[in-house]
Amino acid sequence: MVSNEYALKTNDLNVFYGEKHAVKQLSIDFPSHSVTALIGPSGCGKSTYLRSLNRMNDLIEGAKVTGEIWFDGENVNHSAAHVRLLRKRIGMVFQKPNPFYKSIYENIAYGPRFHGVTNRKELNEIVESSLRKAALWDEVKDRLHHSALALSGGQQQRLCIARTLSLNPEILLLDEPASALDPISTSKIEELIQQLKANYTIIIVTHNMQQAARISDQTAFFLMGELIELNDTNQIFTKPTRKETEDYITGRFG
Ligand SMILES: Nc1ncnc2c1ncn2[C@@H]1O[C@H](COP(=O)(O)OP(=O)(O)OP(=O)(O)O)[C@@H](O)[C@H]1O
Repeated sequence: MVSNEYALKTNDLNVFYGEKHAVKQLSIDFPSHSVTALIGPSGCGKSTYLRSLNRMNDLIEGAKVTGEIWFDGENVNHSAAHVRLLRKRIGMVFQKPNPFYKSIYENIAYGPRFHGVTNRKELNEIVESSLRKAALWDEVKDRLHHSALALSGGQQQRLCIARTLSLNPEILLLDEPASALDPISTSKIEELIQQLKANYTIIIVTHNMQQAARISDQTAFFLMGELIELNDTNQIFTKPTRKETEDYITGRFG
């Protein structure tokens, strides 16, 4: 059973795609209000593991997830779990900004409306507060009813973060959220993650070692579906205990 200091925890989590064993016996605790970076070479299972945390792998045909995912006192990896509610409480942002073909306002209002908020004033408040939390309000407040697709890539990604925040999640899963962005937009996303940590627990997949070192509290190094090392980020980047970790972070392989 997950202790209160952990927002989320997996025990012996496995993911299979048909015969392929993509994630192997992963046990990780995610402390509340912390940022955890998942790092490792391409194909080592980072995204697969991340997607299993809010049951997104259910949407992939042939994927099977075994083991435990503890969230709010419950193992949510079973068929009777309320998956729609789970995905509201554990939100996800993808690598490529994917705003809806709608206005900025509608991108944010869509989710809350879907979950039953119909009052216009309440929706207006949610739109404003979500955009503020995603550090986008000042840039878009005068064009809320313009198309979201007219925003820059970096703004679109913050809009996608705002869209996730509009559902009031507890955990944010970020799959390489800045890898498609220029350095200025990337640093805005990094600043934002640092701010959001006060209110959310954040798990981020990144290929950028400097980014992992800058923004995360703990880092998990994956290799071929296994967890090789999990430790304080500082420790991982200054004194890793496993040779494989050191080789990876110093660029000797991967
Ligand atoms: N939908 C799928 N069907 C079958 N195999 C898959 C599927 N998605 C991923 N895989 C395989 O599972 C393994 C882990 O992939 P995953 O995308 O999780 O790795 P990753 O560490 O996130 O890689 P990257 O850093 O390149 O995004 C890989 O061998 C990949 O080919």
